[in-house]
Amino acid sequence: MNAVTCSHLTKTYREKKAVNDLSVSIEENKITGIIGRNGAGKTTFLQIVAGFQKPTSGEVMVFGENPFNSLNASANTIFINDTMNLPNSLTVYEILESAASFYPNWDKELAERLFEYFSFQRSQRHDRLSKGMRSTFNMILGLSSRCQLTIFDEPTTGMDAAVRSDFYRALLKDYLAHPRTLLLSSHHLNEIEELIEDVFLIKDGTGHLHLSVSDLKEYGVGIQGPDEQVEEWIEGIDVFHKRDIPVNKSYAVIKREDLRSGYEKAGLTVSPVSATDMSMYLTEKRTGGIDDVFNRS
Ligand SMILES: Nc1ncnc2c1ncn2[C@@H]1O[C@H](COP(=O)(O)OP(=O)(O)OP(=O)(O)O)[C@@H](O)[C@H]1O
Repeated sequence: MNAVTCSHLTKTYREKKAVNDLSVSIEENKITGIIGRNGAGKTTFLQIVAGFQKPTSGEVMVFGENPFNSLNASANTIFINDTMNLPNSLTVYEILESAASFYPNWDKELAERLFEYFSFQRSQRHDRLSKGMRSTFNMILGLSSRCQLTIFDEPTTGMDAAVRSDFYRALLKDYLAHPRTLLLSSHHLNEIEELIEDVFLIKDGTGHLHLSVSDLKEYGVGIQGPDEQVEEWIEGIDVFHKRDIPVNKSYAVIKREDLRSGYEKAGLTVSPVSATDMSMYLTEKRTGGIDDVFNRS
């Protein structure tokens, strides 16, 4: 069954289409990575799914229901990001206590253990926490709520490497014990690649590709060789990335299915492209990346 179904979702802010005709179906009880560059529309998309924003047009269904202004959806969905508005007048412990009364599946024991493990003090105020501590606290809320739909929007902002690694480990352990639908957004796939099953790539507000991590690993190949041979070889096919390499050579990334036989004879070598690199190339605005700035021809 699908946890989330969106069809032709568009969200316009003045003339800017933050989400643009996006359609996707996300299976329940899976961890899906939402990957896109800065400004791609990840947060806007996730806010619509969480019921915080109303789309300008299109339809969104979460567990068969429109999440906007739905009490049932908000009790079964948690949206975690670093701009969460939590009451300043409450201490972190009081926030946990009020979350316990709101979320039906709240795990008090897990919340308290994580609270202690990450050395929070009951009297600390949320708005006085450092950036990394705030993300860590928000993560405790996200995990302990055990919501059917748990959304982490760039959850590791400000966390140091050790806390990040603890977070991902805690997330995986808790998910395995209590499977639920987890959406995890990030700019980079490498951080979450080991954790997620599916990837949804967003580019310019639009769903670009939705596939399993294992399929993404097989999606592209890199071909490398003398400039002229590479140019000849890629003519007429989709090129996701291309760069010059010394001396007078080029590297291009194409779809694996577009690779024709006979490349060795043409003096080309072929190499795999990691899922992380492939996701980066697929969400890049230009095939040459930053090199385009320096290529003035
Ligand atoms: N409230 C708003 N008013 C006007 N424009 C907005 C608003 N929220 C988002 N946008 C614009 O919509 C686009 C998508 O923004 P969004 O925050 O959804 O992207 P994102 O993929 O989450 O970006 P990042 O990775 O940088 O956080 C951006 O161009 C942004 O400037």
